[in-house]
Amino acid sequence: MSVASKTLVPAPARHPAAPGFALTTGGRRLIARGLGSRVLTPAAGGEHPDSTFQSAVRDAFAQAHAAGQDRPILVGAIPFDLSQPSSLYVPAEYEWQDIGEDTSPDHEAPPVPALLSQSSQPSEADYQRMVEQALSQFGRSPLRKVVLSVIRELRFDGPIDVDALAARLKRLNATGYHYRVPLPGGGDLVGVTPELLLRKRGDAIETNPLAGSARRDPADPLQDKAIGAALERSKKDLYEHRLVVEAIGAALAPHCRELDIPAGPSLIQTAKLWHLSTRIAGRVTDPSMNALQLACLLHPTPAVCGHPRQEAVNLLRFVERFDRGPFAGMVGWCDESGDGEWLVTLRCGVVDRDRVRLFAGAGIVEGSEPAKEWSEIETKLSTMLTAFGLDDGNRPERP
Ligand SMILES: C=C(O[C@@H]1C=C(C(=O)O)C=C[C@H]1O)C(=O)O
Repeated sequence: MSVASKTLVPAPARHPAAPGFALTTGGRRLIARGLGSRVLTPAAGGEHPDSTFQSAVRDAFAQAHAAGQDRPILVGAIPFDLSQPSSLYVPAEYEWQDIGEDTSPDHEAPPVPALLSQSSQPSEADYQRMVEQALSQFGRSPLRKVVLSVIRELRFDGPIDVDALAARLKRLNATGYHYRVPLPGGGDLVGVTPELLLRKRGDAIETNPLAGSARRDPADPLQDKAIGAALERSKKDLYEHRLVVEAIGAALAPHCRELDIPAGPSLIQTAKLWHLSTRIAGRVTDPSMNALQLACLLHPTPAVCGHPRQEAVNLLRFVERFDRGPFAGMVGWCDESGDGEWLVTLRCGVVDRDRVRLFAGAGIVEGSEPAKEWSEIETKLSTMLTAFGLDDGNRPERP
């Protein structure tokens, strides 16, 4: 394999090599191996430099130096619920590869084991009832948006090969941030997300919220384009998107000396979906504010939770009967200088031998229709299902 920008930090022989972390971003792939110090401290309050979480991060970097690493980074995932333990660690070694120069052959893909069972929580009928419940709140409470999600549990007749799954996702999804995180409790988080929560380099920051979605029809390019154009004009989706952008702008503005928020969204596409997207760029007033502080400040955005945040959390506690775990949290890396990238953990699954949990959510606002929101959930799940050879076969709606 030819490696362009390689930063190989020697492994302190303290821990056996752990299965790896990988993240594809901006034409490069970060690959980390071996386990240095873990950060399991919940990230709640992580926007404050003197929080328990930020001090645990500083401790982990200090331990890495003590073990002989001179440029340690922190990688991993933070769950949706910041009061739950983080899944972060300083890898013993890491390298950045230029994707264009990756000449390694695609992983020899063994066949996916046979599917034994598949179940959704909530069921389609219950999900649609949840949407009705959310809709009934909009007129008579401050709630304006809530993201309702679904967990789909799959059981196979043998263990899932995570390398092969990641390789199939790579083949099926030319765009997006591909990621893979070994979880401290066992199993791997695997996915390909289109959404950037926060990137920081020096004092420059970027975020790219998405909200408003439509299922693509790539087999029929004219139809596919028409679906995208209809999404761009959809009042309901533009409203759903605007709520996210306004909340992010309000959270960032007090910390930025420059903030550029485009007047309206543009369209982006994944292999399965069109999304409304806004690229926001800025410069922080205090350059010592690190990427994780800023990511914790933004999380959870209304793209994955709702608006206003507390009203949405209250409703979610009441109607969402499962633990989102890492889904709709953040995944990424950062270094000691405060630079880093945190992506929104979407289009993902947790793979634990023969068991897989997939997740997807959809933003509900005034004007949402229960049946359409369920079909959006199925489309979002199909990113992962296709990589298991299990697509739902839904046809896109005609705009
Ligand atoms: C919650 C998900 O996606 C989020 C919700 C979107 C929407 O409701 O339109 C679009 C992109 C993401 O911000 C998911 O993929 O599961």
